[in-house]
This record gives sequence, C-alpha cells and structure tokens, in this order.
Amino acid sequence: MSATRVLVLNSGSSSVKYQLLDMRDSSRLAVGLVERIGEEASRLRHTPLSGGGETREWTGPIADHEAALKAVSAELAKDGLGLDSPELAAIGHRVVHGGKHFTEPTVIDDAVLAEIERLIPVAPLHNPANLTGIRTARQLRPDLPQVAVFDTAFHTTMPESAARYAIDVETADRHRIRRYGFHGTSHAYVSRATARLLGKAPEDMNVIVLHLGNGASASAVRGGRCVDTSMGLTPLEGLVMGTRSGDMDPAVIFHLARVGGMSIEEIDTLLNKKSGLIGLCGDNDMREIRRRIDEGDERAQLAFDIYIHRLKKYIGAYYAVLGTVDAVAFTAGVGENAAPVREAAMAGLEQLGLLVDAELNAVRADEPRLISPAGARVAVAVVPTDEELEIATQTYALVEENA
Ligand SMILES: Nc1ncnc2c1ncn2[C@@H]1O[C@H](COP(=O)(O)OP(=O)(O)O)[C@@H](O)[C@H]1O
Ligand SMILES: CC(=O)OP(=O)(O)O
Ligand SMILES: [Mg+2]
Repeated sequence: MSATRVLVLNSGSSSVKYQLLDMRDSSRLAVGLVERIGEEASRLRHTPLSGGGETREWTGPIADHEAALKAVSAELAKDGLGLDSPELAAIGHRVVHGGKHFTEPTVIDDAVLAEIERLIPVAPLHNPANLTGIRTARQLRPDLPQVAVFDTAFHTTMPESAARYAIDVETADRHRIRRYGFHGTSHAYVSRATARLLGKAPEDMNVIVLHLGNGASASAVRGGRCVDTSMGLTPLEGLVMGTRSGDMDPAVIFHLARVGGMSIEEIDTLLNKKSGLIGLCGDNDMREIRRRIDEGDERAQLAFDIYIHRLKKYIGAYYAVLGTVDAVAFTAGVGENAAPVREAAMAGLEQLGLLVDAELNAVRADEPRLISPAGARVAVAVVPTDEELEIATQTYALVEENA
C-alpha cells in the first residue's frame, strides 16, 4: 500500500500546532498543540482521533522547538502513528515568510532552507521557529519529503501598486522592503470555500476575506487572485490584533525613540506583543472582552470600538479596490465565533449592500454559512478556515506529482 498520510506542522513563536491526516479521505488521525515553549510550564495536548483515544495533557518544561517536536513524535508513537510509520508520505510545514521568491508549495532542500533563513530579518517572530521545525523533522525522517507551504504565496499576485510602499525605490529594493502579506493559506482556502458556498467558480467572483484570529488580516480577492491584503513587510501592519498595533503613523516609532528613550528592541516588543487589544484593555481574547463589555467595562468597550473602526475602514477600502463585491467572508477564531464583531463590522454599511440577519448571525456551526438576509446584494458569510487541511492538500499534491 502506498503512503497516504501527511503530518502538518505549524510552528509559531512559542507553540507548535500539528495534525496528522490521511489524504485518502482527508480525515484527521491525530491533532495536538504544544504551547509556552521555552517556559517552565510548557503544555502538550494530544488527541488521537483514529482509535477513539482520549486527549492526553502534559505540563512541564519544553526548552525549544526541537524538544517540542520530539515530544510530539513520542506522543504519536504511543498511538502507533509514529514518524517512523511507512504510511507517512510527507511532512508539510507552514512557513510564514517566503519573500518574493516562493509562490508555490516547495519541496525543502538545503537551498530552500538557506532562503527561509535569509528571510529571518523580515519575519523574526516566525521564520526561526519554522526553520527549527523543519530541521528537526528532517533529522527524525531524513528520507521523507518535507514541503514548505508559505503564508506569503497567495499574495504574490498583488500588483505593484498595492505591494510597494511609497518610499525611495532604491532603498526599498536594496532591503527588499515591500508588502508581502500573510495568512495566505487561509485567505486562499476561505475565498474558494466562499465560492463553493455560493455555488460559483472562484474565477467569477470578488471576495473580501476577513481573517480575524489572534493575528488578523483582510484581503481583497478578485477572481480567485489576491489583489491587496492588510499585512505588509511583516505581520504587524493592518488591522488591530490581539497583541499587535496594526496601522499607525510610522513617526510614532521616532517619537518613542527620541522622546520616550526606548530602544528599537523595546519598541518592537511594544508594538508586536503589548499593543492591539491587550495594550488597549489588558485582554487579547475577544470572549473576555465581550464579557467585560457586558459588565459595563469602558476600557473593554473602547478597545472593541477601535478594533471595529479599523476593520470597517479596511472593508470600505477593499470594496473600493475591487469595485464590485460578491461576498464578505469572516473567518478564524474571532471571525467564526464572535457574532457581535460581525454585527458591529457590518453596521451602517447597508448602502454598500452589506446586511446581517440577526438570527442567522447568532447560529453556531462548524459549516460555512450565510448570515446576510435572503436576496441581499452582497453575501455575508462565516467560513471556517482550515489552514492545516490546506497545507496537507498542497503537500500531498506536490508529493504525488513528484512520485
Ligand atoms: N467563542 C469565541 N468568541 C469570541 N472570540 C473567540 C471565541 N473563540 C476564540 N475566539 C478568539 O479567537 C482567538 C484565536 O483565534 P485563532 O484563529 O485560533 O488564532 P491563532 O491561530 O492566531 O492562534 C482568541 O484569541 C479569541 O480572541
Ligand atoms: C502571520 C501571522 O500573523 O500568523 P499568526 O496569526 O499565526 O500569528
Ligand atoms: Mg492562526
């Protein structure tokens, strides 16, 4: 029997999310997560789904991503799903920054590794973790194809007018400063799933995708191709996020350095880790923010209002970029679950054809669904993302093609 399984690794700055899938029917055999890597109380949660096994949790120090992946490998082995299995066809890695070079999923060799390494300065939070994941996986199964699926790939179709910053061209080119965009695997998957929901071909429609997770980004997709997205050189630009500021006057940075006496490192940490919702109100989880709002907490309300105001600006901007819009799709943790966010983001946009039906918006489901009233000019939809399935699908297709 030929190998049909794919292990997907999504290595974040302090976490590894993973899924083992059987690509004959795209079923999940195991899913799990290692969190707080590098801390005293790292946590591993592993759920085998094939044999009806129970979730296992373990807390203790996991020093780095190499140790994390070895712990994952040991957990999988306990269920007879170890990395040594002959049924494993490939390992698919989420790689956040692929620069301009990588426009497709790519089989990883030493040259690809070197390029991902070269891109560390423009993805200091993400690419080092991705690299360690790849190196450790190669060490564990040197014979197996390892495939990189890049967050930036879907956005490489952006025209220069959207991808360039208005700064000196020579300086920008020398330092490869341009807008790359991220969460591309999700934007691609969700824009296609939205077309499917509406019974249309992706080529025949324009969609605004709102990926609202801890990191958040919006994209304008014309006929299945990305024409603009809110993240830029790094995942800091754009929407208000859990811990990141998103857009602001770049002169804030000069001011913090000159007047505030802060170092570049301190400002980097401030804007990436201590800003956004957490900086505004002390919480980055939308559930907690909504709970506080229900209790009359004004700081939580203001954080929510700033979040929505920015989101609305991007919806309007991408409406203008696309000219005509067939659908707006909400996805990721906040987009899929937070009905008040969807309601507030769409409020007052009736003239753009954007309407939300309160009853449909209140429905909880794992399936793609419409929340706009019947007959609305523009479909508003909730479309759950599945980056892991998309990475597995792309990885397996590439391996099959090369077989
Ligand atoms: N039931 C819910 N209601 C509101 N927000 C939720 C709910 N579940 C999750 N979230 C939000 O989703 C976020 C996580 O989104 P997710 O897409 O998983 O992010 P990431 O992949 O960046 O970790 C949480 O921080 C929280 O704000
Ligand atoms: C690129 C990015 O922001 O990813 P995440 O949302 O996983 O942090
Ligand atoms: Mg995510």
